[in-house]
Amino acid sequence: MDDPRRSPVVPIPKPDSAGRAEVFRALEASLGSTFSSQPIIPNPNPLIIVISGPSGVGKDSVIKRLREVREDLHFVVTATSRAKRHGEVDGKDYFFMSKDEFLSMIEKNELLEYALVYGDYKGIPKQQIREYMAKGCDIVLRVDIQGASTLKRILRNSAVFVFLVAESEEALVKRLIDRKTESTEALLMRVASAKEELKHLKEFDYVVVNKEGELESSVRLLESIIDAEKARVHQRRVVI
Ligand SMILES: Nc1ncnc2c1ncn2[C@@H]1O[C@H](COP(=O)(O)OP(=O)(O)OP(=O)(O)O)[C@@H](O)[C@H]1O
Repeated sequence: MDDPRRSPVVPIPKPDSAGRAEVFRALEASLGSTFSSQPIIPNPNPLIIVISGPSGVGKDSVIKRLREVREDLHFVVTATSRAKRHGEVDGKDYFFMSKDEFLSMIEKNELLEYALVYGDYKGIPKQQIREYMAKGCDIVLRVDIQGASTLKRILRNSAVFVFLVAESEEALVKRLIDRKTESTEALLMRVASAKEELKHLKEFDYVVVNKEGELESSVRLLESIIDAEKARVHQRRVVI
């Protein structure tokens, strides 16, 4: 191609004396090539966003709000072998199945990650992730710290890992007490493990402080993280 700094072979009319189409065509003729209307940058890859943090920090609340404000987001429904509790809906709260069905999924390598929790299996079905990523959706996974560690080993840098914390231990404990869902033993166990869990912070990419009464700011920050990830030059690419 000719050096465009040299005088053009085809005269280029001044934009103030000619129409845009005419100048456009003259620029193309001078360069000897056409300007493509194709996007310069392809659509960003769908993301897997793993959200974790101590019990009671606000994972469910943040995710619920995020789903309301952000489109094209799929929250993965976990599969479990535990019995359905009163009020729970199959396919919404969990995918309920028998232990044999769960073991068959393990055998067929259909789970991204699974764990035996208090005698019941819980796991993340791969098919659901594949299906929604193929539709261009970003995927949100909500896991405990143990689950996040396992996922980090499996997905490495192909997923975005976000750690949710409260502004202080005091705030976290008060939030758990106010929720009134825990027995005193469970409360003690959750509070005790929260201190230990903070040690895993360094395995994550981002930390979001979910301050008392500021759920909206936490969700906004999470949205900014997703937006920034979409603008990465070197996109994360998930293969599962
Ligand atoms: N920013 C906030 N300010 C005040 N209260 C909050 C905030 N975020 C969440 N909460 C409240 O704190 C309690 C715990 O939140 P949530 O159930 O979402 O936590 P979680 O991390 O999903 O807990 P778990 O891991 O035990 O399921 C709930 O009662 C929720 O309404």
